[in-house]
Amino acid sequence: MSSSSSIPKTTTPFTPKRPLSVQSNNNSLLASTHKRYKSTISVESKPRGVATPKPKGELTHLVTPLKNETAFRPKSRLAERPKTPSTPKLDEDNDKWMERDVSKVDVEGALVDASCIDVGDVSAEVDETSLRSISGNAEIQADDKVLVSVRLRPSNAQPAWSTTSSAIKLDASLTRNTGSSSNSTSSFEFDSIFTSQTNKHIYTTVALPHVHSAMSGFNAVVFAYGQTASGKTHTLSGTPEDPGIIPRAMKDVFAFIRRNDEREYLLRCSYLEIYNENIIDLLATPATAASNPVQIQGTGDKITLAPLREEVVTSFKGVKEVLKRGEGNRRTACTDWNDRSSRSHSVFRLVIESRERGGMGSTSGRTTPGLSGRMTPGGSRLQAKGDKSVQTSVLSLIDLAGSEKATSDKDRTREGKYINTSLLTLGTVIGTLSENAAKNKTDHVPYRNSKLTRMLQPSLSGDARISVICTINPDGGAITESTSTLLFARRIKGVAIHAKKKEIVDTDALIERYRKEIEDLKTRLAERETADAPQAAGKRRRLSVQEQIDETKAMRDLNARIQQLTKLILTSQTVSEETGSLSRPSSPVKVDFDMEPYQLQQELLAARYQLESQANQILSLEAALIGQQPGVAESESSSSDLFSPSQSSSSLLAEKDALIAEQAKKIKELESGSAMHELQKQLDEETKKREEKERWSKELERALDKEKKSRAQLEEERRALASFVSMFDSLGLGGLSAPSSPAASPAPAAPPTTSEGNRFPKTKLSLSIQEEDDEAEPSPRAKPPTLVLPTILEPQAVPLPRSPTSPTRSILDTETGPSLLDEEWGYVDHGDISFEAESLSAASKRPFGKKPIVEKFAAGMKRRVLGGGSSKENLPLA
Ligand SMILES: Nc1ncnc2c1ncn2[C@@H]1O[C@H](COP(=O)(O)OP(=O)(O)OP(=O)(O)O)[C@@H](O)[C@H]1O
Repeated sequence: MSSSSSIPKTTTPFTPKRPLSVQSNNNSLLASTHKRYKSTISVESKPRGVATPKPKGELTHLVTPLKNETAFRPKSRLAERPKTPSTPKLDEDNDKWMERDVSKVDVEGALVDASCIDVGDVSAEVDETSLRSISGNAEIQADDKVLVSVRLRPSNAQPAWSTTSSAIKLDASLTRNTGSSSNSTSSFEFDSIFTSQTNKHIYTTVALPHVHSAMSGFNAVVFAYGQTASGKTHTLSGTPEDPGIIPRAMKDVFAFIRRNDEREYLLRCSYLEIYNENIIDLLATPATAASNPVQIQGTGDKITLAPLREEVVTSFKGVKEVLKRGEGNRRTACTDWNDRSSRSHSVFRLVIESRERGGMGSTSGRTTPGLSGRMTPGGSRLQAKGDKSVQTSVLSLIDLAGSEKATSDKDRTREGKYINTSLLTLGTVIGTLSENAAKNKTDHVPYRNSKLTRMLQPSLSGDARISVICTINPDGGAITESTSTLLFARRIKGVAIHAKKKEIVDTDALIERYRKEIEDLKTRLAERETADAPQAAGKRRRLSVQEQIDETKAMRDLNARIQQLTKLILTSQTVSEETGSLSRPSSPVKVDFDMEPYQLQQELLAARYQLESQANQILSLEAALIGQQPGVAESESSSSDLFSPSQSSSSLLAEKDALIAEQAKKIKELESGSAMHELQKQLDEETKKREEKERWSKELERALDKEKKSRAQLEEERRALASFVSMFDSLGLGGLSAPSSPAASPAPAAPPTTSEGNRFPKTKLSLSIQEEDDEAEPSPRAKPPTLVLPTILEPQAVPLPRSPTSPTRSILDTETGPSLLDEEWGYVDHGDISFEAESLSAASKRPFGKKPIVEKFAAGMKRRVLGGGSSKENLPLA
């Protein structure tokens, strides 16, 4: 049987009814709806007034009849309900559509609640009975397995499949022909099988529970899978006469809000398609969408799509506009099988954030930052307010492109290749997931092999409640494709899901909750204690041992819970101070070794105190037990619910041992934590001290080395000078009778040697002589005296202080103190040690009292070198 027999098909594949190219109807659609947009173009949302409180008891049932609902609605509130702020605006001057920055919406002004839902916004068709059962059951619906249904498209031909409400089977006559002889490929069971049912029926059965789950805080996904032209788009979008899942779900969202007047909601829509492995934002203008393809960001389950418009909607009318705009931008084309075949996977997402109404702000004195909305990739987010937490969930409604055979058109073939590849990957991913779930394996799941699976990763990996509608063409010519679809449906049935509610609790709200609980526990504890106190002994005697044990246990539990909550408050406050933003409840920590020693000590004290009080309790219980034993024994025969003495005694001892063991363990943990901190602290201090000492000893070593060097240097100086002076003496210059002219001066025949006969290194020093108290300017023509001298005084590397009177002079100093020369003569320059005859001759002519510095130097030197004594004794010139 030909697949074309039941589907309207183009007479010539190459002459489609509509242009063959991919259609993008955005502009025409927007232009046609321009007039309507103009009426809603005022996008600034008015600050909402305080919602008119409803008389209590008016909504006695969660599900109320939809007719005559206007009675519930405060008219004034409806009149000022927030407008959908996302409508694009037509700039009439340029005739261009202007995009609104939807990320800057005033969140608080765009919230919707029961009082602002128009009657036209709510579904009037949903079956009341099913609604009632679902509304009460949203928490437990479909939370384990994927809900899988099969829908058979109507056909004029004899169907190849026979069906019941939950089973589908290939006709026996066709089983042999197609080779599907195995029962596993010809007979299937699912949650529901639909044949001729309307979209309304299908919505109520397969999507309504998931819409309600999403409204209750769970992520939910509904998608249609099947070969091309099998009815996926018909199921998801439907027709004006029989709307599909998407419009019905959106209507129902508003119906849900209307039925739940306790909460207020922020609704944000996005609409995208995956076309040829590119993600296109269907709500952006085509130019923006083309230049800015949506990227999948993040890893694993935590992915975001950016840049993606998330438009705030406040009414069903707003949703319809968003849907129309998105659908206008979808790529559809005429193919061999479908006049309007979807050439892409399309995803309509609704982000639902809700909060209890009437948040009074934080009671702990701190304010939550940015109550008007936090900026996120998608736009502004609803913030927890006071003690009102925010529930966030996403409802995704997905119309997959259909698998298809190669077509006669080149472009369609290319698109088909992408479509088939991504569907194949989806199949592989689903297969691996179901196998992992069945065999408790953790095999790698190839999410990254296609954009579709990557985008669905968080949902497929178990984070969402999933409903799949597999559509098939029941004709005999499509048995292979239908079997393939049914096998996919069977595989996805095996995927395990474990969706959880997403609740964002404001830290202040959390602390407030804990505080309230502590107060409550303390009151209960006090009540118990006061009830015990007046006639403690008497009353205790009246209580059975078991009752006393229970009482002790209850009080201990109360105490423990108070301590735990106190700790949680501390943790929450720390987290809040560190992050300055929203946080989730932290799990209680038994012993936190990262605590400060002080905190640990406090904990330790508290534990000891608790141990002591429990030991006292145990003692008093024991005493009571001993006192009661005869009575107990007496009543044993008459009262079967009382313990025997041996029983109660042993259980008491066991209880006591358990208590002691528990507390001892805690103390040990605390002590080891505290001791660890103390030890660590001591170790740090010791390390510091040791490092300082090492540094100091190194410095000392260095100083010692220097000292040694300078001593050696001095020793050498001394020797050099001694030999120099003796050389002087041997040359007959001891009397310093100066030659009359430079020419007459004796040329130094050989460099002086040390006493050991070593030669001094040849160093020529050119030195200027300056006199002490010299008033006369030296003759400009006077030749600077020079002398070939052994290097007896090396200039020091260390910069030396300058003479205050003569900045050219430096101190010939060793590092360890004034040099031999300085000690005697004060500041002496290199020039001060010139023994040039000329200078000496001139010096001898100086008037008395102006002793040349050379003479002084020579005398001092001699005196020092030759071993002390008065200068007068040793140096005749002096
Ligand atoms: N249950 C149904 N009742 C009436 N008409 C149907 C039904 N299912 C499908 N059709 C019709 O069959 C045609 C193809 O359906 P539809 O476009 O929904 O298929 P599809 O699976 O989305 O195809 P594709 O993957 O090519 O986009 C449409 O004209 C649609 O109206």
